[in-house]
Amino acid sequence: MANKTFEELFDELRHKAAEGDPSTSRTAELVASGVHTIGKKVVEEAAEVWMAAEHEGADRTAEEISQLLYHLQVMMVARGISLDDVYAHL
Ligand SMILES: N=c1c2ncn([C@@H]3O[C@H](COP(=O)(O)OP(=O)(O)OP(=O)(O)O)[C@@H](O)[C@H]3O)c2ncn1[C@@H]1O[C@H](COP(=O)(O)O)[C@@H](O)[C@H]1O
Repeated sequence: MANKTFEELFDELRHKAAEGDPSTSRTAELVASGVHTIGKKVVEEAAEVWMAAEHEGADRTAEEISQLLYHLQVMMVARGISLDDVYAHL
């Protein structure tokens, strides 16, 4: 059972970026740090997905994928990219 959908998480992250406190919200902290820092996290998490897929089980891989998706959504929020902007390319 999902804790939240992709769309629900995105709505939450947009709210956190706009109103969250960087001292308590990871999202607000990351958005304040800028796209260079967020981009490095995206690459790091993508590598962790790759390593988990090659060397660990499905559960660990799914966990790493969730972290990659989170950081991709943070990048979208930081760049003002909506879900529809992305869906238009799927
Ligand atoms: N889904 C996530 C989520 N996934 C991953 N992460 C962050 O990504 C980190 C995982 O990356 P790492 O394994 O590299 O952990 P780390 O080494 O401690 O991270 P760094 O300090 O090196 O960046 C976690 O420690 C979190 O900081 C997330 N942070 C927040 N959320 C959700 O986002 C929403 C808003 O959260 P806040 O902005 O923190 O209120 C809430 O629903 C949260 O559950």
